[in-house]
Amino acid sequence: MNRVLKLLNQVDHILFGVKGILGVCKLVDMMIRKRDFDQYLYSALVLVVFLNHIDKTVTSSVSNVVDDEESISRFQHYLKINTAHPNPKYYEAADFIISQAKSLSLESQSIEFVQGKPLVLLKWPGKDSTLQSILLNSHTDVVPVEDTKWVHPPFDARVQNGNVYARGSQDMKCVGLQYLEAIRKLKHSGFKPLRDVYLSFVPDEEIGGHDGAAKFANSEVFDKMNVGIVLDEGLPSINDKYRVFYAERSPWWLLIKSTGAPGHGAKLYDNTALENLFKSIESIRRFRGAQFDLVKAGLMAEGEVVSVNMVALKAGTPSPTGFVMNLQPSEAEAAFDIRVPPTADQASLERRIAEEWAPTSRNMTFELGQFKQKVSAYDKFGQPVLTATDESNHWWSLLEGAITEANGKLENPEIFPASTDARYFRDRGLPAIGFSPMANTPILLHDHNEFLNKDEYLRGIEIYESIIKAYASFDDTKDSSKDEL
Ligand SMILES: CSCC[C@H](NC=O)C(=O)O
Ligand SMILES: [Zn+2]
Ligand SMILES: [Zn+2]
Repeated sequence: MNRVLKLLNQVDHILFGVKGILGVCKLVDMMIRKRDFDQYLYSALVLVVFLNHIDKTVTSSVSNVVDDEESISRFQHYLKINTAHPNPKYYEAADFIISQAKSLSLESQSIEFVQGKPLVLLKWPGKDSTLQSILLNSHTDVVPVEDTKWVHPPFDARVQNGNVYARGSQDMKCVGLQYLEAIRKLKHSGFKPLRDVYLSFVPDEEIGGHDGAAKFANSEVFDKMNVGIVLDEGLPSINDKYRVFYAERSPWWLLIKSTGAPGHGAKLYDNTALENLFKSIESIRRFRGAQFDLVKAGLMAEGEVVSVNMVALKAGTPSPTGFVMNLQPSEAEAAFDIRVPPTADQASLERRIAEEWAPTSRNMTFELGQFKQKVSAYDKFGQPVLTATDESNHWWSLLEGAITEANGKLENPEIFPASTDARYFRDRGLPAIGFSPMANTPILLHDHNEFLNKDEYLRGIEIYESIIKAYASFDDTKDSSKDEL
């Protein structure tokens, strides 16, 4: 549709151009030949209309440029608010979001399920509030930075070569503001939603979401919202196809500890704490390698295998110069970030941990307990509940259609390799789709020098405009297949 409009616009410009040039030629011709006054007046009129048209065209394209610049500067404003853990400036972020909501005449409220951690909930009321609503979720917190390793300060949102550098530019302040910018454009175009559209800006996703989305998804406020579909974050893609996620792996954060006989650093003997630990580390690395090989060979997608990464090692006796070098320690520990796909055999992984990675026979213990999160809701057949990505889920079909309509391309849907707040909504039995419209973008979540290109950001707004329009105007009461029943 957009293409057709653009084409018509261009034809219109060309016709006006031709008319204008003809008008000028006629005027010149008449000045030379001194023809009759009527002809002269007509040509002058054509010329005035032509000049007026050019003026309008220039003004409107300039005002579009200004809009884009303003939109980028709002994005920069949000990025400049330091919401990194462990001391996120949640109130500053909440105030900013609420001020944006006011400028758009959206209803807003700030809810503190936990004191000091505001969750901002916005509402764009639809014509029929009895229909299921749409929830556009994003988190306001970001992960910490090692700021000396960045080329630009991570909370300055500086632009270089069209790229906005800031912590949160990909994860996921972009998405939160793109929702709002898309609504701004839809409002300007006169669009009115049929369904209620909600936007939630939640705290604490990066540290587990327990005081944020988890409480929200299980609250009375949420029940009253009658949500039908949730959109949450995804990942960038390095090519021109957007990535989209229908499930996610569960984090199992494993701590293994070993004990052993202490002794002289020069002595070779069995059963030291570090020897015991390293046998486990070797076994874990073999497993990691085998899983990674499946991905490298193209047999499994990243989200379909179990990932294991060692993230910490602790052993040794400290000394003022570092470590005591000639003492073999009696205790050692290692920590692993494990991610488990919803389809994995969890019981067998638990057995592997107990029998191979931390066996009591090697003086080892392990902790998984509070760090082991359940995969997702299970149905009555014991199968994990995933968000359907076929025509059985009309929200999926609408999303696919809306992205295509906006000239975007989609990759095959995937399992998100890490965790997002979407799991709390899926646990409630709701469909939740992970999607961050960032194509042709390196994956820099949690990395140094995280950035997002300005044009890619603006393009994402167009994509959301299309999605929100499709979702908010979807009327299943007019489903023809239902009429036939
Ligand atoms: C399980 S709580 C941590 C959530 C975090 N989310 C995104 O990076 C993650 O590490 O996956
Ligand atoms: Zn995130
Ligand atoms: Zn993150």
